[in-house]
Amino acid sequence: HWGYGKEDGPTLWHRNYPVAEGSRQSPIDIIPLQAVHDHSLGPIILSYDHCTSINIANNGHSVVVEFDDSDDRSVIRGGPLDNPYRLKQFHFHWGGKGCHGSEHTVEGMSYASELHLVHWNAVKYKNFGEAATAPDGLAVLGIFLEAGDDHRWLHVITDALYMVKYKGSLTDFKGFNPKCLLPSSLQYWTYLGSLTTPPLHESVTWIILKESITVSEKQLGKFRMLLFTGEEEDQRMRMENNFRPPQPLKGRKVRSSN
Ligand SMILES: NS(=O)(=O)c1ccc(-n2ccn(-c3ccc(F)cc3F)c2=O)cc1
Ligand SMILES: [Zn+2]
Repeated sequence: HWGYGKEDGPTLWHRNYPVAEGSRQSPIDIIPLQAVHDHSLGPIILSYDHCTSINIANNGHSVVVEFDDSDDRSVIRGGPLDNPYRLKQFHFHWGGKGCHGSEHTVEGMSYASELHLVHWNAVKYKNFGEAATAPDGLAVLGIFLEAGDDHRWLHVITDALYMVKYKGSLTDFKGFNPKCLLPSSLQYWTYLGSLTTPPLHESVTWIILKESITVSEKQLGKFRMLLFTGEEEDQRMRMENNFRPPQPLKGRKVRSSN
């Protein structure tokens, strides 16, 4: 199976997932001065007020909060998107102690962590699985996390992590609205890319916010107490550095909102 170690990490994923060497892989290094200012790009609109979080889980690669996506109660629209996309889940990528862990980088600079809010095009596709393999099937909103002061609301998540320490663990997680994790500005970069872990489907319209949010080292440390390994495994492996490095741009254009 795939992972982030020497024996199963990102440089080896192409063996079982040849699309890893495709023409629209993610993440990428974003160079702001090379991004095209596209004045036709409107603002992104997040309608999360009636979102319904269901559970929080450790899937052996990250910690994931799942949402009820049976109707259009929580969607992202506008910006580069032609349809509203339904919120399905969000999860994080992070580094080890003191080193960085974002997936996208900005002029070679990486952040401490990166939050991904995963949405799917329920107008054109009948379920997430179908959307996940379509070129316009998914929209992922990426938010950089920078180390600094405590984040007022991230506590709600980090205080629940002890309940999903082991791979395969899951627990109720109701009433969480991710709009409390947004920075003040929704200015963004956008480009066409892929899932950043296997199956690496080239189905994602990426929307990366320019403004990061600030979280404390203490809060980041709680992510690192999660384990890649299950309760029954005797080799405990701390969940950290679960990020794929930037991939070749291969001629793609990154556009910038005004
Ligand atoms: N890091 S990210 O680019 O946001 C990212 C990376 C991988 C996934 N991912 C992994 C498996 N799946 C998945 C789950 C169910 C399904 F039917 C199809 C999938 F591709 C998925 O969406 C979802 C999001
Ligand atoms: Zn991700």
